[in-house]
Amino acid sequence: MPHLALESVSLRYDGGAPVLSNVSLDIASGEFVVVVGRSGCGKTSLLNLAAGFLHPTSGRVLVDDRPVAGPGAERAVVFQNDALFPWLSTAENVAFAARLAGASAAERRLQADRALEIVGLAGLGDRPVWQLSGGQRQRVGLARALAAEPDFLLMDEPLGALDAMTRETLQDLLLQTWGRNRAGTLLITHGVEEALYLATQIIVMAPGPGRIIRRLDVDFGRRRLAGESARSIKASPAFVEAREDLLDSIFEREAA
Ligand SMILES: Nc1ncnc2c1ncn2[C@@H]1O[C@H](COP(=O)(O)OP(=O)(O)OP(=O)(O)O)[C@@H](O)[C@H]1O
Repeated sequence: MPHLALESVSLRYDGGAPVLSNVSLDIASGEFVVVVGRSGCGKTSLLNLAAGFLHPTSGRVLVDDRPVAGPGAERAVVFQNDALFPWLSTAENVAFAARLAGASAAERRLQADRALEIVGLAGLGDRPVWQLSGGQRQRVGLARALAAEPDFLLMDEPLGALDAMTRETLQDLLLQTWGRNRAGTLLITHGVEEALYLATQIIVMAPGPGRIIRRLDVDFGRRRLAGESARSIKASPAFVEAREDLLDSIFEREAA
């Protein structure tokens, strides 16, 4: 089973103060790991290490027990700002990696149409991306990540710039997609409810230096996939209690 691991990872930028200290994390297929924590605690740095954009100062990043040398097709990344190419059509944005890999136009189109259907944008492949709404653009970013059928999906605040309603819709999309492809997922979010709703495991980080202060297993996403409504889950006493508990951890408050 594909497996991404950070082993006792520490990071300093250019010899400065440590940004991450002794962080260990495992993401296997079928896991949805969500990282929360105050601004500056190193969440994005952590994701960039997992993506292979950065290298740890000490410790190791491994995929299936092999050290990561850089970015790889088995680890797809989705950013907050969709990072689409405005001069390409929606379909060509989705199939961009296939284009780099030398796939034919017909193959690329097939791949793009399949991924666009998964994210609910079937039929929009020919649209220039500048004609899409913010929510549609984030869906295209997700479709692009899914097109290559990655083993791991690494997402840095992918829904952070969206309005509340679109955000809830896309949370469900992330959950349904994960429920189908079971890609090992790492998501960074500032949304505590989003973390609880999506995660199988929540990692709480604290700054100075960035480190993990808590890990907690949750199953609200699985309840949603089993058919319970989002409203019923989010209004349930267990969810409300978990939210307060998580907020206490993030802000290192004493529980009342
Ligand atoms: N390229 C860089 N060079 C030097 N310092 C950096 C660099 N990138 C981030 N940092 C510093 O590393 C620390 C952690 O930053 P990082 O962006 O990983 O945190 P974060 O938890 O994602 O923050 P936020 O929630 O605000 O996005 C911060 O103090 C930041 O200033």
